[in-house]
Amino acid sequence: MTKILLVGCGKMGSAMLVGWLQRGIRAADVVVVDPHAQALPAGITVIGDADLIPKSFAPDITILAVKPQVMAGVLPAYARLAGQTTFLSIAAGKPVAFFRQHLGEAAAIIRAMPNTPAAVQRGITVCFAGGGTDAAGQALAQSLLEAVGEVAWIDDETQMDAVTALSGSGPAYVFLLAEVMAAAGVAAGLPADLADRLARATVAGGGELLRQSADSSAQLRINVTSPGGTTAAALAVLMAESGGMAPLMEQAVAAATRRGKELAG
Ligand SMILES: NC(=O)C1=CN([C@@H]2O[C@H](COP(=O)(O)OP(=O)(O)OC[C@H]3O[C@@H](n4cnc5c(N)ncnc54)[C@H](O)[C@@H]3O)[C@@H](O)[C@H]2O)C=CC1
Ligand SMILES: O=C(O)[C@@H]1CCC=N1
Repeated sequence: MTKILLVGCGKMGSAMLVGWLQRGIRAADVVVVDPHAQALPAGITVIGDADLIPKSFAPDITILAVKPQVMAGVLPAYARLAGQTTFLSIAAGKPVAFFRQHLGEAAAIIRAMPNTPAAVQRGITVCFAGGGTDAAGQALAQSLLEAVGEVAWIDDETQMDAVTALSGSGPAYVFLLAEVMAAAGVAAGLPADLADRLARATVAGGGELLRQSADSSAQLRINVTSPGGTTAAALAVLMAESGGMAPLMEQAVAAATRRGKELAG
């Protein structure tokens, strides 16, 4: 069985871990390194430090899931694994060259960007295979990430900051949409609990329809919009040439892309 070393088990690491366990990966095949891990699923070995990795545990894949800002301090303790494991970083911003610098030129490194719906097997992860990886390491990453959602590979690493801005951060935009829809429902006169329920079910239901339908997102929007009806009145606001959702989203994604570039060093 594939042995997984998960370094950092916060929000994203634990989302993937929960997804793997739900898909039948055995807790005994996972070791978590995290000095502050909280509420881990039963049966998972958790240690606070790389020095405590059991000698008998040889990870096929080592997931680097700590914050980009602390990555440089964390990596040296794992350099000894280079040549024996495939490293898979999920850190925003950090390029493959950064990992080579800290883990050695021989290290096999895949840079990936998942998202938190991985916890319910509805994630999407984009991967870039850096030098040093082989087909077996890439297949291993593919199978592990596929267990928690879709996987796409890119061969141009410079796209990764835009990927991060779109799908890595994207769930937050969707959750914000649910928040502001609920608040707008309250402002329109609904009780808060009903507004929250309607917003949540509508975002989730719309998402599921988008996932299952062969229609484009634009066509699904058109299907809701009766000429001269209520949706058209709302969309005249949301799709206004200035101040509508499109320019605002473009600014948001551009800001996240810029932040990714800043985190590179
Ligand atoms: N949260 C998200 O939606 C996504 C996060 N990411 C990336 O995942 C990484 C982790 O992000 P989050 O899970 O959100 O952060 P987080 O702060 O929730 O988790 C980071 C974890 O790393 C642990 N940690 C700190 N120092 C450590 C060390 N020396 N050894 C082992 N563990 C250590 C912390 O205790 C914490 O549990 C980041 O690089 C981020 O860019 C990528 C995609 C989505
Ligand atoms: O906010 C962040 O920096 C991380 C990367 C993508 C989602 N969360």
